Amino acid sequence: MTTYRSLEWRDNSLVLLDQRVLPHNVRYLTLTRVEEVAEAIRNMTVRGAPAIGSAAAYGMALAALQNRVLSTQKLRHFLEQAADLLKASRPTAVNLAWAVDRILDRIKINPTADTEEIFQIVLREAHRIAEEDVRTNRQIGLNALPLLPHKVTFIHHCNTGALATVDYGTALGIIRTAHEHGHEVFVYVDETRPRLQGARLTAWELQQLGIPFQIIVDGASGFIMRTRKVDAVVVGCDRVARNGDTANKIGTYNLAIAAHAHGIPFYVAAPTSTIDLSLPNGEAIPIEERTEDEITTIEGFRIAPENASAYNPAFDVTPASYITAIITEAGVAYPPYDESLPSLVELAQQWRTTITEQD
Ligand SMILES: CSC[C@H]1O[C@H](OP(=O)(O)O)[C@H](O)[C@@H]1O
Repeated sequence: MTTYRSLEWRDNSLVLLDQRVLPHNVRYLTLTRVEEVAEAIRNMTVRGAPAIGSAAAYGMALAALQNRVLSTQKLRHFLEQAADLLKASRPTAVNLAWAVDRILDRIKINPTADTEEIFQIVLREAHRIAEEDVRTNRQIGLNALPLLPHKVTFIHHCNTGALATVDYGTALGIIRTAHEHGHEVFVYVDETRPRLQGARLTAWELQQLGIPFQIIVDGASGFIMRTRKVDAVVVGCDRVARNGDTANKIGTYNLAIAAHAHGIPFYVAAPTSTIDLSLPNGEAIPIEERTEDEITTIEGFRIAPENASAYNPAFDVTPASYITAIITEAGVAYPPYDESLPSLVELAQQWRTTITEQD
């Protein structure tokens, strides 16, 4: 496993690696209240679709712990409110709601549990979500291997490694798996404006993994596809609709268009927890808009003129027609995705149920 974890449950607290100050400072925050977890997700102390899902699940455990003194009925009501607070912290990544709803479902199927039992039920489910994520990510990496040439150069966008998940990573997990299985790997790392998850986080992870890379500005990817050999683009996701339309970090759509123009495979690494079959297409995926200062300043230094306005959508939606394959832990989906994705989601659900029954 990786030498660092994005989050960890320790001594009835949630310990988060503060991703806002990486790579130059490795700082951990210890949270004891659900309100702190919601704020840590909103301000991107912890970020990445699977990581915020797991953090929210542990936030529910803190909510149960901090309110065990209430009556059972009042605790159940508080947990419903805590769920709403966590879900409202960031709208795009479906993993957040998926994880919180799993916790709520567990509570509902135990109507006679007392407050201590409710806390134990919630904590056990939060641990299960975290453990599943690591197994899921490793399997995504293995499922991708047959798609890759031995000598493989990637372009990667944002951060999708251990920092964006509980461990191992999704798209970066594919890159890591190829490296660990002897492929000759090189990565062009999109810096990923404005929060620079690529330059700060992916570069840090690749250095620790010993995988060769170069950081590029987001606008360079088309030029590099035209002038250098790129074998595949691999990205993560925050929400995949039934037809395969995929929300991911802003700039992903541009990357997909450039890859399509150059005939380069464009792969999405997608835990099935990020697939939202309730959405027929990407039109209804909520796109988070963040503050202007993320664009107009860097590390607190203003780069734009005073009073200059900025528009800061944190995600975009790539139409399924630009996506070569969606690689999940249950297998690889190809178009038409509204036929291939549901069966993989069902397969993954059966696998999770099998694990739960083994508990
Ligand atoms: C493992 S996929 C992580 C996904 O989340 C990132 O967004 P953010 O850094 O704002 O949480 C980006 O979209 C990644 O692809």
